[in-house]
Amino acid sequence: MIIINIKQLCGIQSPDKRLLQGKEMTDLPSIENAWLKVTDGKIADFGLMTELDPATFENADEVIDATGKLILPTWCDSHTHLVFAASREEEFLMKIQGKTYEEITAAGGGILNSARKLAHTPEEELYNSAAKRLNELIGLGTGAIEIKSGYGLSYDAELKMLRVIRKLKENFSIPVKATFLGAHAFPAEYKQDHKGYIDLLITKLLPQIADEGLADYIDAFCEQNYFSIEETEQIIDAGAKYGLKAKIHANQFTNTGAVQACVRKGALSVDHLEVTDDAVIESLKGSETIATLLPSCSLFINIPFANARGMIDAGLGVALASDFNPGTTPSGNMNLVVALACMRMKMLPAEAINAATLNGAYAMDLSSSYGSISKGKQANFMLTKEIPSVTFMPYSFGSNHIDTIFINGKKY
Ligand SMILES: N=CN[C@@H](CCC(=O)O)C(=O)O
Ligand SMILES: [Zn+2]
Repeated sequence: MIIINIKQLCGIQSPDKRLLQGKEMTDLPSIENAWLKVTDGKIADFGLMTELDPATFENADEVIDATGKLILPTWCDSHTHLVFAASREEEFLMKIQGKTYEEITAAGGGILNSARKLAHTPEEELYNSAAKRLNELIGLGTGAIEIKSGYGLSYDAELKMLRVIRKLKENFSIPVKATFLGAHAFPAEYKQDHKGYIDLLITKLLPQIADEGLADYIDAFCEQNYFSIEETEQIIDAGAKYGLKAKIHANQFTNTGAVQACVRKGALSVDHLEVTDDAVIESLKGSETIATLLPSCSLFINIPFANARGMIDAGLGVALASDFNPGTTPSGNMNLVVALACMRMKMLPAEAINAATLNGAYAMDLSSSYGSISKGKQANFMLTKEIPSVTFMPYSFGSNHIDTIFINGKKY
């Protein structure tokens, strides 16, 4: 397949570029009036229309004319809780009436509310609802995704969630990464027995998960009233024994030193970071740990937006992700995430797009094959409708600017 007359081909990187940091993020390398060729599901070549060799058309099954349209890599959403049993709009009403996330949790909402709903939901029903959501997200431009467990919080229900994620991996043509988030909240029966619950996670669940190959990563909600730094470190160490790198919920409500601890432990990512200071930013410098920011969560539960500007200006790379979940972010729309990053975190469109593509791929160990327009990478990209510029996408944030999604070079 060959696409011609592309108004702008955006997000071109050398195939070995894994991560963009600091000033590199302000550049969205692009060519205007371009062509792109796909062979065997991969990006075979691209270039300027003025230099297109007619031989390139030879053997092409299909030629698509993209006059007036742009091409970008698909979004790489590295933080979601896509598998859940039911929505929580009852909490939305409480929030509108002035209750904070903490108050809603104390009143029976929050993570345990989702866990109660999931406990009795059959695996097949969970799969069907998650598959429906994933289909919708791919239509909105998501071409790689991470999905967490964490609404099970028991031996059986955590495994049930992870098996649903495995089935999504098997049945969808985009990469799906699974994260074990048993340490999302302490179930009521373990409220006074943290050690007992952590033992269950480490000595019973993890070996079974490893046995079945159900997880790629391990996560914990490191926060006051959830998992302490010491408990989180224990979870990270236990995951490492089974080859699971850490992606940790850190600094969402308080600045407790969680980020520094995760960096010391070599976590792949620290996610949220709504509450930070200079010491947090300093700790990330020179590390392999990427800060993953979730602006839709800040919008929905009305907490501060992460200091993306401070991080990028300090030379760090940041990723953007949706945090799609029924409690704090009932949206997995990455177009909105990118727009919010521009509107509320002062990220330039180029920075936000890089953060939601190549850097998101880095946060899932996928940036060798996804996240940019590069020769040899998988042909996961979006063709926009006719729009004036790439900046128009976050600017005109309420509309859907996507014409066609290509996954492994095929129209989705
Ligand atoms: N903060 C922890 N976990 C989710 C929200 C969980 C929920 O309320 O269901 C988050 O990333 O925001
Ligand atoms: Zn989350």
